[in-house]
Amino acid sequence: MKKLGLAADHGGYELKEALKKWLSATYEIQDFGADHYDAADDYPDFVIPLSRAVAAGEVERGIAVCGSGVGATMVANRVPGVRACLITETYSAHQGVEHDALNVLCLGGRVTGIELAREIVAAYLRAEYSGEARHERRLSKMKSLERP
Ligand SMILES: O=C(CO)[C@H](O)[C@H](O)[C@H](O)COP(=O)(O)O
Repeated sequence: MKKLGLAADHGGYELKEALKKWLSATYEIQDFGADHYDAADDYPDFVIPLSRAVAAGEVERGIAVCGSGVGATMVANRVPGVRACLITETYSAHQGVEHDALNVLCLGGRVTGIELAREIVAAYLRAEYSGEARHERRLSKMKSLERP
């Protein structure tokens, strides 16, 4: 079973809570907050700890939710070892893992409803990185940009 990390600011809090309730039946979840709705909170305060945990291997994959998913994606990708993307449909949710080793799925809580979010998350979690040579080659070029 995969250990998953979740994080959200106020813009993603409701969707994170709904996903947590749904995913808890199947996965071990580490919730990096927010632990309550606070309209003045800031997504980096939750997404950075989640991203560091993914990069350190403390959780296998992450799901980060803010209002649009844009800020969460930007901040997660600042952490070396994280490959985050804002996802709004199911094809990219699995292809992102299979080809690009996506490890932090970002969602917009003000954009994507719970039913579509569940389908996206299911596609993301079912997928595995293929490790095929062309993807390894591309990933190594991506990783060459990372500073420790
Ligand atoms: O969508 C977001 C970033 O891309 C986050 O949810 C932000 O915090 C968003 O800007 C929140 O907006 P608010 O007007 O402060 O609620």
